[in-house]
Amino acid sequence: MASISLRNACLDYPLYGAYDFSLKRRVLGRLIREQDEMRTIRAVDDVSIEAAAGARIGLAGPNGSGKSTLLRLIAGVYPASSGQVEISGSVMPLLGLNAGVNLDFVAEDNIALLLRISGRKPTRAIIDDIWAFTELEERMQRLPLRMFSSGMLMRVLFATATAFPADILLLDEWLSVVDENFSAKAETRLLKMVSQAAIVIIASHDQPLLRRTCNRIINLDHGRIASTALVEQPVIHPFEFREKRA
Ligand SMILES: Nc1ncnc2c1ncn2[C@@H]1O[C@H](COP(=O)(O)OP(=O)(O)OP(=O)(O)O)[C@@H](O)[C@H]1O
Repeated sequence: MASISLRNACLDYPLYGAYDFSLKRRVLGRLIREQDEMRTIRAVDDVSIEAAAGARIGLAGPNGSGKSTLLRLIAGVYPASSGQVEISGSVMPLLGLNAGVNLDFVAEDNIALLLRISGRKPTRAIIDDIWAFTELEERMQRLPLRMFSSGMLMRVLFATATAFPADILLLDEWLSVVDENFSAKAETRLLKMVSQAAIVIIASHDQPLLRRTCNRIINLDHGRIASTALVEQPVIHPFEFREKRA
């Protein structure tokens, strides 16, 4: 049974240079009277969330309020700095272009890697199926992802991430660079995944979108839960994520 339980979860990011213990840094640090202590920023602050099957949760809040970080915490990308995070069920995070890929590896190796991370065996047939969905040229499978445009990279990541259903689906605003043709196809595939997932969490600045698609909206502010609103009857369809296009 899919479930999410966060109890008083906090996540601190180390600030730039916090792990730089070089001589140059130490000397410069003394000159500018830098403190020796670890400098961090608390991006998720004392957050408690319980979610069971059927939960459709929207994360709202201003820039920097911690929406993406909270999704990464739930996805297991980062461990909690304190508090408890307990997740049951398979998690599919659709978080962004830099999540979990190595740009120096060729496309098919990245696909294989992503499949392994999500517990699937990357067979030739599965990789070919995923590639067919991208509609990219066959030869590009053997090129490093560094050579892909952001739209092409998005196609590869999306096709891989949505190849199998998941119990828990985490969506950050991220489909903005996919072109019109692919977007319609992506929407159909994503809608199917959303309807199959037991728990869906969507981070968005689009309040009407969240009210249409979610039954609970959590407003974050400076990493803390500022308020939680229950939505009476969300209209799950249409899931208009294309509104987020740049
Ligand atoms: N890799 C990082 N290293 C250090 N600080 C970070 C990092 N990523 C985010 N932050 C900081 O953590 C806080 C929360 O950022 P986060 O990206 O989670 O907010 P957000 O609500 O998703 O913002 P937006 O709406 O702009 O996408 C911000 O203060 C941000 O500057």
